[in-house]
Amino acid sequence: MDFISDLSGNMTEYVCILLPQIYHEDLLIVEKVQKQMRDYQWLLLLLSEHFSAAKIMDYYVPLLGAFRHDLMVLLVTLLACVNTLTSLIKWVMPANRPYWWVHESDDNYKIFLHQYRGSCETTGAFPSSHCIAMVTFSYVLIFQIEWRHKWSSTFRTFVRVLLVVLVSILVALSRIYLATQFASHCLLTGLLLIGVIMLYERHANIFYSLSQLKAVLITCCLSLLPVFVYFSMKRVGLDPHWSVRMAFKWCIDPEYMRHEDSSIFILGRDFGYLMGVMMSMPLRGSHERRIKMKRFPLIFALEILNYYARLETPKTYGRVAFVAYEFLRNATHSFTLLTILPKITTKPRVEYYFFRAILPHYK
Ligand SMILES: O=P(O)(O)OC[C@H]1O[C@@H](O)[C@H](O)[C@@H](O)[C@@H]1O
Repeated sequence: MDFISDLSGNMTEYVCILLPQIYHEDLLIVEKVQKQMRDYQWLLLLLSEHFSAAKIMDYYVPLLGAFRHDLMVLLVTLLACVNTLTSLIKWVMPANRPYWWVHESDDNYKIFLHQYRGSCETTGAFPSSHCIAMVTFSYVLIFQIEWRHKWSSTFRTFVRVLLVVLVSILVALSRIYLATQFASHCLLTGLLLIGVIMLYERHANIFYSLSQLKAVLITCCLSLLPVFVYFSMKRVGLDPHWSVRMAFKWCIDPEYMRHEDSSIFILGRDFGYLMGVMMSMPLRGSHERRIKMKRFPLIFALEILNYYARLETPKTYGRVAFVAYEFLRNATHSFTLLTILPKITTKPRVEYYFFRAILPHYK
């Protein structure tokens, strides 16, 4: 009992005293970044606009998959996991964005933050979806693509880490410049991502060996969590769509707000993408297949179809239809990339299956 009251006391102290202090410092950072990086505005706006989680999943990963099947498998699975985790945390955690907090806080800040078209986000702030998706994407590219260079392996690793850190700083600066993220949120997002990637690398073999039934069941159980949180929030009198309300209240022009970026929509999107991955299980050894034909035209046609399917998202038939459609579209998308496409375009390495048959531990 003592422990619980201590914990709730510490939490109250954190939320009421420490958090506003941290956010105050953070707001000063946003103001400074907006003033000092004005000359690079074009680059920072471009990064946020063209490297969102949705664009990475819908454009860049399939494009890469046209040439490297192994990288596509790794990216689709890893992005499915990190994006779903991000949407879940966003749904549970009521973290403010700088351009909301500057008005909502009781402190009368004399701070002015600029807003741009891309500032009108409708999800909670933490963790930053852009940082998670973009850093995961660049991490896989930078670490998996081989270099024919005579550098020592330690120096090569150092350069790779440096490149990932550079990308992370750029994306974080872009989010801060738009007043959508606090620096502290970006930092915590980075730490969270490091933890998730380490966990993923350690348990990737178990994950890729999951049977389809087990994997689908795990996803179904996980998807109950947001439903549980929704009803719990309602029960204690909180609004599950609080972030949309905030965006409506403080966005310079509500026309800038996008339906497809609301918390409930990205939950449908990311759980759908994850479901497609889980339906493709077990994935172990799937990247060992040899491509037997050029895949670019096929992937291009698939992505055009996906693009038009996204434009047709039903926005006027209520939330259920909207989320269900997005769930199905994304499940079909990742399932096609991981299961249907390889069936059409690759043939298994005969020698691989031969050696696996006689040597069970052959990799
Ligand atoms: O969390 P961030 O980086 O501010 O991004 C906000 C939103 O940006 C959108 O563009 C993404 O599609 C969403 O997934 C994301 O939630």
